[in-house]
Amino acid sequence: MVREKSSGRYRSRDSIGGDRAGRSGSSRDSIDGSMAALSGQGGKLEASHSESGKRSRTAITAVTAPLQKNEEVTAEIVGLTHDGEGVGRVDGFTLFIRGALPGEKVRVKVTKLKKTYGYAHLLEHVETSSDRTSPICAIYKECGGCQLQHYSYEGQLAWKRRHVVENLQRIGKLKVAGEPAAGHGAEGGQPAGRGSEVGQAAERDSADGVIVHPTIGMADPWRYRNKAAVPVGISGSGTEDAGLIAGFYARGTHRIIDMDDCHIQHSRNDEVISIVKEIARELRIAPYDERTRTGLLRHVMVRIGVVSDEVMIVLVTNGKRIPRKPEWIEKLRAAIPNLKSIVQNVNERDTNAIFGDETSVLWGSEVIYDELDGIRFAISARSFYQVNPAQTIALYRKAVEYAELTGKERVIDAYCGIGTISLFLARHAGHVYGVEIVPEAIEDAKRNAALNGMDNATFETGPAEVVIPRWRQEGVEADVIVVDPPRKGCDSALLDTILAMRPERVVYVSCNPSTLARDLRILEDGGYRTVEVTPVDMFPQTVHVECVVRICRVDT
Ligand SMILES: C[S@@+](CC[C@H](N)C(=O)[O-])C[C@H]1O[C@@H](n2cnc3c(N)ncnc32)[C@H](O)[C@@H]1O
Repeated sequence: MVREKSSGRYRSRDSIGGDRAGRSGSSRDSIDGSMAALSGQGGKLEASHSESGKRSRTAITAVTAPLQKNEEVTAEIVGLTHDGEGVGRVDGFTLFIRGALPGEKVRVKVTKLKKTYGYAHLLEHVETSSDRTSPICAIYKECGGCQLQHYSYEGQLAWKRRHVVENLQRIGKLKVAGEPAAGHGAEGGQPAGRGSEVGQAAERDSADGVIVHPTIGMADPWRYRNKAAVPVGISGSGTEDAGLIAGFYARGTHRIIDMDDCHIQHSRNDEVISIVKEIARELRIAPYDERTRTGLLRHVMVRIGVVSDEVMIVLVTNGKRIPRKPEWIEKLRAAIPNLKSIVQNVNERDTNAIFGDETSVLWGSEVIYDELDGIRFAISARSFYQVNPAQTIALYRKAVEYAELTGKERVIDAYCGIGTISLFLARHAGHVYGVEIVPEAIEDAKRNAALNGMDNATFETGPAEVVIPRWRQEGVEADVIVVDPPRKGCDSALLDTILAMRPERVVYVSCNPSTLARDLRILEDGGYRTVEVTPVDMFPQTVHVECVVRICRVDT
């Protein structure tokens, strides 16, 4: 039986410091999406965002856990956290429950209690969501790679939109068209249209505000990744059956589980990884052992050009010297059709980062080529290139649409990588200026402009927050600025520069709705209006949410 909510038990403070969006009050990289869900419970319990993404103690008052550790209770699931855990309510208290879906009622065992929330293990379903599906992957529960295979694809797309809406409302303090205000009827991430009458009533009252479109999904949301990076390790360490394995880290650990078939990987990547493993075993290449920091092969990265079918292999090694190198190269070349490039990256550090600083070509070309929407791209080992090419085209086309180009505009593409968005824009703009911090990526970008005969794009290496202010001093003006930053969002100096340069439009491509919302608040306060947002599902079966935003100067 679900416990009755006891409304007198919790008290919330009106002003939650960290809940302010803005440069100082909100988190940089990881504003915890679970808290966005948490704070949606009708004002009973409010958690705040802090720099570290941890729950702020000062923001919560007089809350006592009504549960005991190991207690078995029934929870109603009202949403999903940013990392895919169900947000459960028991007596108004919040429990995070892996594997539970919005709309479900589940029997759980409490595993961990904090003052204002806890964690529980799902025992059984009392009521099951119609969006629940059977994961197609046999190792789904063990692997940390996908988090939403148990959610119907339609449900995933609706949740991703909902996640964007909640971040815009709570962190960006933005009004969203057709959505009830934060904390009223949008409780805890329930997908729109699947919930409350309160929500429907509020919808009628809020026709203005930012338009958040439905998430653009894939017709077939599997086998989409063009890049795989697998950790290599040792099985049965210290025993007779010790051998090289490669696959994935078991969820939340650094224990490597051997795997050859991943349902979100392009099948070519799986094939190539299996061949690399087989040859490494045959040649007795020592796998890296994280505990002793011995052994050679740490990671294998494979990237394919989905249009070109070209393959690049990157061997990440603990040390420069590779035994039996010529033999290794020959065997790889013989076994892998269309292999164009074998690269070595040396990483001798005791770090979780995959790559070290030293990269060299062992055989073949330093790039592979691929094509997006008729534009050819050279891609080197260390350059960023979106992993889902079909959806990338949808994302970039939307970015071009939001830039509203007539052929005359000067456009800045900050965080431009290998110039992908830049060249999509250059087809419709007067001139595009791209800036990117990774030198190899800028080399690729220059090569790519030439490759496609585009002479209206120029590129520079450096931090966007340093280079663009300098461009401004040198007299470069922009009608449109496009930003596509990493998860931590835009540097505040860059946002200041955008506000000073006053482009007519800003197009924001984001892979993190929380930092997006924070940055949008800054742009709004500086005289810009967030007009519309389109989430694009670049990462089906996972909790990652990408979107593109049209932002206009208020006085235009
Ligand atoms: C999300 S990727 C986008 C790349 C490109 N727009 C694309 O779609 O392929 C972000 C890029 O920003 C680059 N980057 C990170 N910090 C940067 C900074 N401070 N200034 C310029 N580029 C940066 C990364 O190297 C990466 O290429």
